Amino acid sequence: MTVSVEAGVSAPEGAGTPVPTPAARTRGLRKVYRGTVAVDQVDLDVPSGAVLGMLGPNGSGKTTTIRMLLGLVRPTEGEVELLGQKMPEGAGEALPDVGALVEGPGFHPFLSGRENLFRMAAAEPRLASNSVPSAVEEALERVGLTGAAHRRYRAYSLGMKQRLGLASALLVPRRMIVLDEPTNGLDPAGTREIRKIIGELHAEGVTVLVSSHLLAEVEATCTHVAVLNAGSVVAQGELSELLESGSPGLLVSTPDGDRAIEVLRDNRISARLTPEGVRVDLAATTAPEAIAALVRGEVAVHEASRARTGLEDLFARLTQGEEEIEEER
Ligand SMILES: Nc1ncnc2c1ncn2[C@@H]1O[C@H](COP(=O)(O)OP(=O)(O)OP(=O)(O)O)[C@@H](O)[C@H]1O
Repeated sequence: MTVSVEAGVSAPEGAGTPVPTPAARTRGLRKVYRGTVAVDQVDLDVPSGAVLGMLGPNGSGKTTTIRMLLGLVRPTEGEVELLGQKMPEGAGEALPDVGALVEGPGFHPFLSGRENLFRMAAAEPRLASNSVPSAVEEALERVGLTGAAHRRYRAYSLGMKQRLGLASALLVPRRMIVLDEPTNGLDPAGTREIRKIIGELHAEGVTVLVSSHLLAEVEATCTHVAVLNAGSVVAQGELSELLESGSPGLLVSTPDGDRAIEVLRDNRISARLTPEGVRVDLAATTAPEAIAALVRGEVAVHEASRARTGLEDLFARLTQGEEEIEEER
């Protein structure tokens, strides 16, 4: 299943409205690793100024796509444009404007967090040498690492390593920030801080591309979403529009959810158990029909209400395997 919603930051409608150039775009992107198709036919659009959440199950190709966007991996086929530059050829032009937190950022294990940042800052082409100390301290402060900045990188927890990676991405003002699973290893307070930093970057007009498996995180922070499954983009566009594109549903509260699912399936009505109750898919039936089937099947219905299509729901529909869909029929 593929859902697509016109990608692009909201702009007033009308003749002559310029279409903003995307901060990043890929066309027909494909990566094959010794027989494993990691990414296949990916056409991704990251609108300028958007916070785009890249969602997908493990192994769906998020990291590989990000690595190709940054010119770290050469595509088997397809095209990549980053800030208007063809990648990887235009890396020298584009990358100084892009801060990235990706796996293995190349920190030295025996240097402290602060010393590592000094090394990174010295290699920043857009940072004058007399501005390095203040840039390092500001970045440490922003990610809440000032207190641990003197400790060796080797002794850092996963969460502290993530913070240091983020600090290196924030050393200089950027046009775009790319974060691969930034909340990986962070505690709830750290996760909230990342959310706050993403919000601040968005307010400053910076484009943010963030990969995550945390749906609630994406729903709270992103303006746009791209859902990957098995190496392909199965949905992308504005978050609000994608959520509206979901099929209508009915949420039924009952003490016997399993029995309700059984009865509905016997009546060829698609439904599944959620923490909130039984979610009935109303794409091919109506609410009165579903409720009547439950009552006929002697299932106690305590309450029935219109189900809000959350990102979790959309994600489940887009990424569940064909076999599961078959089973549901
Ligand atoms: N260097 C590599 N060599 C061989 N196969 C690879 C390599 N990198 C990725 N793959 C494979 O490509 C597929 C996509 O991996 P990728 O890491 O891009 O997915 P992901 O969505 O980022 O997953 P996760 O959420 O687990 O990080 C997987 O099947 C993975 O095993």
